Amino acid sequence: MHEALEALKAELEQFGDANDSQQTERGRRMLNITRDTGEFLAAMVLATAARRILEIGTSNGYSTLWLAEAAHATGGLVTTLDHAEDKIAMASANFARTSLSGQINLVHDDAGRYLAEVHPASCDLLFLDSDRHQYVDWWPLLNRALRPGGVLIVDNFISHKAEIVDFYALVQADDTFSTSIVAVGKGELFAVKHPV
Ligand SMILES: C[S@@+](CC[C@H](N)C(=O)[O-])C[C@H]1O[C@@H](n2cnc3c(N)ncnc32)[C@H](O)[C@@H]1O
Repeated sequence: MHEALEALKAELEQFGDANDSQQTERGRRMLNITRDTGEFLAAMVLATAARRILEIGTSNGYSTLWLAEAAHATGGLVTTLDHAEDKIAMASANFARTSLSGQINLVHDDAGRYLAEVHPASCDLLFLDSDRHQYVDWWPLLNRALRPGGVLIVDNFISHKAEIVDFYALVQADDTFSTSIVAVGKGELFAVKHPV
């Protein structure tokens, strides 16, 4: 599995770079995490032994591969969702090229709508990489979805700080969370919900 998965990741990195350097329309860009962010996400899944993993913002599935590879080791499942039909089709085709289908639940839905129906405290690890303008509105639902001791990771904290700062203020104002900014890739906001 390892070599084939590494080859697919490398292919997607090249595709994402080439595609995003040409496409100006946001909806047509892959906007993938960086490789070192993938390594960080996988390490976080393993360090926390996360099994119930939720990813908001699949794109073509590059970040999902990192999460799912680690979930394979923890016996976990990654639910990943995106509202764009073309991205879901691309991710589905990429996942079909791996042996990780048992670790991935691909959902075509709007994040706000989906989060409203997620069972409370049902997520061990939540990775948020989607429409940053909606994060503030999603915060109560994200908080509700995370179990005590659960971890929230948000991409683009350094690259797009101005768009995340209001969300960050909400998380910081909640004294049941501790946060840290991790200077990996585009900058990750790491928040852990205190165990009860
Ligand atoms: C930055 S990309 C995700 C990249 C992916 N995590 C990766 O690293 O490979 C953001 C994705 O969020 C999706 N998205 C934006 N708003 C959404 C919403 N309201 N509900 C679900 N998906 C949404 C977009 O279609 C896009 O594919």
